[in-house]
Amino acid sequence: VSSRVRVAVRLRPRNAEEQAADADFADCVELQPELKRLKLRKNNWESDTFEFDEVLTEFSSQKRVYEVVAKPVVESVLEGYNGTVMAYGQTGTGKTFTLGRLGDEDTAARGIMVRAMEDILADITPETDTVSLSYLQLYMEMIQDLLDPVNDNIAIVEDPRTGDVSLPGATVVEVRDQKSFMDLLRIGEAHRVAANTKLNTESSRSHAILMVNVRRAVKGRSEMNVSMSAENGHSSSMMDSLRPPIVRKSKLVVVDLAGSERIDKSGSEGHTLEEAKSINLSLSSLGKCINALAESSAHVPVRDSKLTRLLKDSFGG
Ligand SMILES: Nc1ncnc2c1ncn2[C@@H]1O[C@H](COP(=O)(O)OP(=O)(O)OP(=O)(O)O)[C@@H](O)[C@H]1O
Repeated sequence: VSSRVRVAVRLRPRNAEEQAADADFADCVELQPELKRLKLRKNNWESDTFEFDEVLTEFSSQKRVYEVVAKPVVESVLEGYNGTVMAYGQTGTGKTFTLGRLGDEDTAARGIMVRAMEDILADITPETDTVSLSYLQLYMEMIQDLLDPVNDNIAIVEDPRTGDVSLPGATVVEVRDQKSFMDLLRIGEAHRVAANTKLNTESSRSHAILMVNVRRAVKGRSEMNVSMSAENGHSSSMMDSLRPPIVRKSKLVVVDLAGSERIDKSGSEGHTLEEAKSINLSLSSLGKCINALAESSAHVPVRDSKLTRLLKDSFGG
């Protein structure tokens, strides 16, 4: 992976309502994809310019978005690294469209999750490698299992030795083919809708987290094994047959973040205020971690929220 954090911006097409109401939009927002810039015009004289690793216009296809945003991450996961893809933006900006579309009726519409799994399943060796997943939602600092929603207070466990983060309480399902993966996504999405109806919240007030674990048998001898066989004086072919296969574990995490809209503090009270505080907590601590990673800082402050604790070993590397 060339750099630890890459940021792309995607502009979705305006819907009919926006086209009617907001005719000045094009005067305010200008994408400069060749320069990888986005310009926000404040008035006739002033504008702010933001630089991105990728600028995707309203004409960018789902395929192109996958290729520039997620494919490099998926490839590094297949090579044994952990990686994360996150979508951030206000409600209605296209996070779920970009990540979660199944593309049942039109394969060109497939989102990042579906395309990522296709690439993973195409690359692994089914006889020796396994792919499994958990699907969760994080709401008000509680982790709920979207594959078994009664399980709604899952603990995050960190291995003190390896630093690996795991959720022993979450359902883990092995994925053997694309169809079973799509079924799991559908089940998770249905549970997400049902759970949020029960809590009387919009789905966009929670973070949805898909964790894909890849375990691959490593071919060939590692350096450690070569020196081991030399020390013992055994022939390496004999050692090969006695030695258990080396398994390399890696993880792809795809996060559909809660809507980033600012909640009017004066108008929010009780439950809504608590909810807003918890979303702000996780998004602001996520922001701090991303800044620390982007600056290659030695200290990444993951402790502040469940979201960042959960992502600790998935920030790349
Ligand atoms: N690139 C796009 N091309 C065409 N339509 C899009 C695009 N992106 C989003 N849309 C449409 O815009 C609407 C809002 O998108 P979506 O539901 O993905 O937003 P969201 O950011 O996930 O919102 P929420 O936070 O409420 O879940 C949907 O109707 C979706 O189909």
